[in-house]
Amino acid sequence: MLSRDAATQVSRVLTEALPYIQRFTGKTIVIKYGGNAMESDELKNSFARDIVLMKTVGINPVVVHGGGPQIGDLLKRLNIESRFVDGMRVTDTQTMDVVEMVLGGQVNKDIVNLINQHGGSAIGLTGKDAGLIKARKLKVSVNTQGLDKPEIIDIGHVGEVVEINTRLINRLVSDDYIPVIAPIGVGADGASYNINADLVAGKVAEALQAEKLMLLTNIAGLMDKAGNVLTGLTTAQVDALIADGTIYGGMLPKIRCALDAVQGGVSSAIIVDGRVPNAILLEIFTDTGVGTLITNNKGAI
Ligand SMILES: Nc1ncnc2c1ncn2[C@@H]1O[C@H](COP(=O)(O)OP(=O)(O)O)[C@@H](O)[C@H]1O
Ligand SMILES: CC(=O)N[C@@H](CCC(=O)OP(=O)(O)O)C(=O)O
Repeated sequence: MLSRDAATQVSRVLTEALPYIQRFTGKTIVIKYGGNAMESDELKNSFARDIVLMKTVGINPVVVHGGGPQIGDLLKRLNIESRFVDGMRVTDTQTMDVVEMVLGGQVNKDIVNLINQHGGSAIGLTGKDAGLIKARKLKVSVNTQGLDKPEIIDIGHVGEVVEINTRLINRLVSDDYIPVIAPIGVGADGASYNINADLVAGKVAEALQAEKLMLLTNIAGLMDKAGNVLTGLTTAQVDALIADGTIYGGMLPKIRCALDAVQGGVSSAIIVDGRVPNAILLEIFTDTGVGTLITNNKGAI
């Protein structure tokens, strides 16, 4: 039997959760599950349980996953070098094959299996399934020293999202499935594109007009140079942090997609520390939100 203290604590947590359950029931929440947040079996199980719990109380989770470190591991074993520009992997044909194998095969099926083991009904998809993620080649411009205007560089089979097939996602969701999406896009000619998972999650959230976009990563949130977690930033403040180098690497696509999503109609985006067990539940169902919250001017929670 629970002690009186423990019982008080449990009832406080459940009571605190009620308004959030009422608020989010029937709403869509897109969760980006970063490869860096898949640190241990314990965390992966906690993630899967949180997703199933969300679905059980009537919220519609749509998962978009990454797998950067997992792609890196296989490339290393195959002695294929990898480099990044603006947080995006330069992807030649050989690398594209590995990306498609790791994301569409290993990581996607691992997550689907975990969710299903915890009692959910997850379905794994890549952007090729029913043309879920239509894409085109991404043009990247960089500022090179000595040149007076930005230079367009070729980073291979890296794509940007043209269109998301929301009909397929909505159909799966209304049939109570949990879509688990790998960030591989398909071109008009059938070509595969490697797309940063944050960017796909942002576009999926926008296309579905989701209530929330959650970006699970391996850091407490967006930080300033002194390591303080920043929240409630405006676009101009974010631009300044990019210009002075405070935001770099993998945080660049993350913050850009979060801003784009809220400007495109998603009520709020949040960068969450996926290393905290039950990070998703804590973020959705308690008053103590964690991480960096990005909202539009209309204001959200
Ligand atoms: N200002 C910043 N605040 C926090 N993290 C930052 C910042 N700038 C760069 N980063 C880096 O971005 C990383 C998160 O991006 P990434 O490694 O791509 O994660 P994920 O695989 O979860 O998408 C952090 O671990 C950190 O190294
Ligand atoms: C173009 C590009 O960079 N694609 C990413 C796709 C995976 C990803 O985004 O994984 P995380 O979310 O775990 O970083 C890559 O190749 O690593």
